Amino acid sequence: MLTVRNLYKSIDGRPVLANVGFALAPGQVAGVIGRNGAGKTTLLRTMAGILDPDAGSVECEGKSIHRYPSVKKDVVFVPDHTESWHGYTAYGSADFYSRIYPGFDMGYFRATLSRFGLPLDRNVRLFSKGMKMMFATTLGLATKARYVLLDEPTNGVDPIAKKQVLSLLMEAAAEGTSLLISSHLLEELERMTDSILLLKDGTVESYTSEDIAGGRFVKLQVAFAGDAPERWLASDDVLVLDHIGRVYTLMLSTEGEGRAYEELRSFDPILIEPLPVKLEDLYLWKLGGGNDVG
Ligand SMILES: Nc1ncnc2c1ncn2[C@@H]1O[C@H](COP(=O)(O)OP(=O)(O)OP(=O)(O)O)[C@@H](O)[C@H]1O
Repeated sequence: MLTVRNLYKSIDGRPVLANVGFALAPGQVAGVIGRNGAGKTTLLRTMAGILDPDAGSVECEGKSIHRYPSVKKDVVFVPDHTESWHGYTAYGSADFYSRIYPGFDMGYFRATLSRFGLPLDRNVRLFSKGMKMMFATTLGLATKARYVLLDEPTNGVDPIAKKQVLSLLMEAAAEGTSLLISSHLLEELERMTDSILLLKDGTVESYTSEDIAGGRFVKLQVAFAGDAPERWLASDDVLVLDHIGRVYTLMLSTEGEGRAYEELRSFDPILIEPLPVKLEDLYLWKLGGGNDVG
């Protein structure tokens, strides 16, 4: 288990992480979502022991990664760029990592690069963006660390390279590697992960797939016969996603014993149809800010 407890981290005097806590179980595939600048990269880098926390701990199988450097072999961070390797060939990078990670699997590294047509002897700097991300992912997985933390692994790569990166990740997960993936590609995360960590105001909320689908809100398509109830639509319990003519796609809080839903029924709408809730809806509900009734 990789356990994060009461983690605090400030950068340049500004709190980025404030009392973050959650656990990543062996074999679990979790996603990290949040707005730009929410602290996703900071969280992953602190979890991997690259950054020191101001307070709190990250423990791998009960041992602090910041106090016991030997624990770092079990947790690897895969950044969203390959700049650290730009003076190296792909093989040179792997050779370097094999001295740091005792379980580094050079056979896997060579076979995977060859499977995707990446040359071992080319300078990483000369790779295309897709090749760089494939290389970075392969290098991270080849460490055979139990916990692999990936920062936007498919950001900026074409659909074919993306499929290749994702299949590598899914193969690793099937073999029991735990993955924590930060991404803005919510549909992709939804397909791959069994839980989601939502980072907001420096803290983390955890959601399982079931929580998202049957969470504390519903998604509805609603049509009103006469004037739309503007005050109700603008209330904190309602988030309008879309509005075409009389038909509204909206999310509705189910808290307060379904008060918002009861109020909706009192308007006698001509249509109330439930829609499936997606991860993007949770994102908008939690992070979307104000209503847009227009
Ligand atoms: N080296 C640094 N120097 C100064 N500020 C930094 C540094 N690294 C991160 N920050 C700040 O810390 C905050 C969190 O940054 P972080 O990169 O962790 O966010 P993020 O959620 O990964 O963002 P994005 O989705 O845009 O990649 C931001 O306000 C960022 O400007």
